[in-house]
Amino acid sequence: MERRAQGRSRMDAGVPVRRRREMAAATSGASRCRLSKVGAGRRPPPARVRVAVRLRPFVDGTAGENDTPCVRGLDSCSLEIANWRNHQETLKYQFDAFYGERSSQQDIYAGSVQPILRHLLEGQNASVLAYGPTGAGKTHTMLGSPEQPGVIPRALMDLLQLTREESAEGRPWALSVTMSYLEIYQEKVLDLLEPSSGDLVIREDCRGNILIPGLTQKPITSFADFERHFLPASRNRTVGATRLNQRSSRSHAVLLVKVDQRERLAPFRQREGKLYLIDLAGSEDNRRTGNKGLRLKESGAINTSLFVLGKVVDALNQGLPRVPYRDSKLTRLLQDSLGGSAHSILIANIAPERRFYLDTVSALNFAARSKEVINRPFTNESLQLHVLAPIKLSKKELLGPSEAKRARGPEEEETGSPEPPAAASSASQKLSPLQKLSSMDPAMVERLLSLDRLLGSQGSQGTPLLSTPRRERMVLMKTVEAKDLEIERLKMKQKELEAKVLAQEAADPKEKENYSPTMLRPLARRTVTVAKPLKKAVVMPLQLIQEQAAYPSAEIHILKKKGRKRKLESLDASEPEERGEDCWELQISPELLAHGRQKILDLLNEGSARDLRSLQRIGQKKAQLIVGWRELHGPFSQVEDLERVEGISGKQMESFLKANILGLAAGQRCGPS
Ligand SMILES: Nc1ncnc2c1ncn2[C@@H]1O[C@H](COP(=O)(O)OP(=O)(O)OP(=O)(O)O)[C@@H](O)[C@H]1O
Repeated sequence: MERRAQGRSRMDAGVPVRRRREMAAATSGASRCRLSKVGAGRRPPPARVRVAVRLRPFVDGTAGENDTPCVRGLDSCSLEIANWRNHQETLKYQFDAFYGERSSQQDIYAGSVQPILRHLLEGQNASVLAYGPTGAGKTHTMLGSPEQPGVIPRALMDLLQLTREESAEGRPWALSVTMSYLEIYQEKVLDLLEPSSGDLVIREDCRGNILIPGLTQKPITSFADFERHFLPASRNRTVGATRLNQRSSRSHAVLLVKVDQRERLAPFRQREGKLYLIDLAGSEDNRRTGNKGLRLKESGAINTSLFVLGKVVDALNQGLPRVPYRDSKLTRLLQDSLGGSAHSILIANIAPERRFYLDTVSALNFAARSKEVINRPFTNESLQLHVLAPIKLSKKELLGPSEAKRARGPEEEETGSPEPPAAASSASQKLSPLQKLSSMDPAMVERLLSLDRLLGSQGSQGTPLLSTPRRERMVLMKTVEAKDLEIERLKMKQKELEAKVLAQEAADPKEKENYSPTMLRPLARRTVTVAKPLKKAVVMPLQLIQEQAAYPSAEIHILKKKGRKRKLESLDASEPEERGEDCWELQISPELLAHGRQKILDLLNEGSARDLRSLQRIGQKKAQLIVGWRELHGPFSQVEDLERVEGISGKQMESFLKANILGLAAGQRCGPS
C-alpha cells in the first residue's frame, strides 16, 4: 500500500488561505510585473523557492554486494522512499524537479539553475543552495570536477558570456561583474579571497539587503579571471576527512557574484543583481561519522546552523512574526534567499545507500518544507546621481538636509562600508538638480523616465531630455514661473479676502465700535510670540493716509472707496438688500508680504510646537503634526508645503496663510502702537 507522505494536497491543508493565494499567484505567474526600488511603493510579486532533488549514484566502494537503493525516482518531479514505520508502504514526494542517479551535471544546471540567471541582468537577486547529508554529493553538484564541472563553473561561464553580450557597444547598459568568496566556519565569516581578514560582520541595510562590509570583491571579466581568484581561494576552504567522506566540507561555502549595470544614456539608471552560489556543509550523525575533538566541534556548529535553517523555514511557512534569521550566521546570510528578495533554488542532494536512510528522509522533509517558502524578488534599481552636467546652484539650494542625507545612500549610512559605490561617493562632489529625482514621488520618477524613453523612441536626436542641460534649465525655469504665478494668485486671493473681511466689519456698526479706525482687528486679536513680540498692523482710511503723508514707512493700507454699490444680505435672507456701502480695499506692499511669508516659513522650520501654537489656526495637534513632518521630511521650502502635512488640508493651509501673513508682516515692519 502506498501513502503520499508530503503530497501537495496534504501539505496545502495546513497552509493559511492568504499564503495559498500567494503560492497560486506564484505558480500561475499571474500579474507579474517588475518592481524597482524606484517604484518601491508597490508590493513585489511573489516567487516560490524552487526545490530540486538530486540522487547520487552508488559511488565506488559504497555499494554492498546486495545493496539496493532505498530511494527510487518515479518521474521528472517525484520520487518514493520506503516507509521505515511500515515496510508495506512507501513515502512519495513531489518537487519542482527530480534528477536520478544517471542525470548529468548539465541536466541539473540547464534544468534548474540556468533559467534563473537572466534575473541578474534585470537587477534582481538569485541564490542556489546545495543541501543534504554529508557525502550526498553537494560539492560535486556545485563544484564538480574538471571532467564534470558543476553549477559554479557553468553559471560563471554563462553569466560572463551574457554580460559580455549585454554590454556590447551600442547596447543600452554597461555591465561589470565582481566576485567574493567566503566560508562560515564555526560561526565565523571568513573571507576566502583574503583569509587574513578575520571574522567579518554581517549587516543589513535599510532596504533589507544583506551586506558584509570589508569582504573582498574582485572584478572579473573572463572565466580565466574567475579561475585565477577562485581556485586558490577554494584551497583555503576548510575540509577534512570523516568516516563518511574523505574530503568532507567543514564549513558552508558562499560564492557571491555581483552584476552591476549602468545605463549608458539618460536617465543613467543603475542596477545590481547578486547571485549566491552556496555549498552547505552536510548534516552529520556523529555516531556514524565517528567525529571526535575538532571534527566533533565543527560538526556541532554545522548541525546547529542547519537546525536554525530548519527553524527559519518553519517560521516562514507558519507566517510567524519572528523569523530566527539572527540565530546563526548562515541564516543571517540567507535572509535574502529564504523569504527575502531572491529567486532561490534549493538542490537537495540525497544518497541511495540504506545507511543514509534517516538522513535522506530528513533531507527530503526539509526540502518539502522549503518549497512552500515565498520570496519577493524586486529589481534593485536606482538613479545614478552624478552623471549630469552640474548647474551652478549651491548644494543647499538643491537639497534640503534630509534630502542630502538620503542622497548619500543607505549602504553608506548603515554600514560605513569601506568600498562605497562610486556614484554615491562622487555624488557629494558633483550635484545636479536631477538629484532631486531620488527623493521624488516614485510615480513621478516613473513618468519622467517613460517620457524620456518615449522621446528616445520617437527618434529625438541627440541627448535625451533629462541629460540636456538647456532643456533641463528650461524645465526648471518653467517650474519657477509656475510657482511665481501661484504665489501671485495667492497674494491676490489674500488681498481680496482681507478686503472682504474689512468691508464686512465696516458694514457692521457694532463691530466698528469695538475697534479704533486705525486698528485691523482680526490680526490684533492674538499675540504672536516669535523672536520679538508682534506689533499690531496699522491700517488707515484713505483720507487719513493722505493727511498723514508724514508716515512714509506705512506699507499696509486699507483704502476706503466711497459710493460703490454692494449687494449685502440682510438678516432676512429672503430679501437681499441693496444699499450704498463703503468698500474697503487692502493694499500691502509685495516686499512686506514677502517678509510675512518668510517669517511664517522661519517659524514653521525653526519653531518648537509651542512657538507654532502662537500662530493663528494652529492648535496643539497641528503644531505636533508640523514638527513631526519636519523631522521626517526636512524643512519646508515654502509656506504652501504645509498642505503636505497629513491632517492639514489645502483649504486649511490657505486660511492659515490668510490669518497669519499680514499679522507677521506688520509685526516685522510697524513700530509699537
Ligand atoms: N552525481 C555524482 N556522480 C558521481 N559521483 C558523485 C556524485 N555525487 C557525489 N559523488 C561523489 O561522492 C563523494 C561525496 O560527494 P561530495 O563530496 O560532493 O559530498 P558532500 O555532500 O559535499 O559531502 P560533505 O557535506 O561531507 O562535504 C565524492 O567522491 C563525489 O565525487
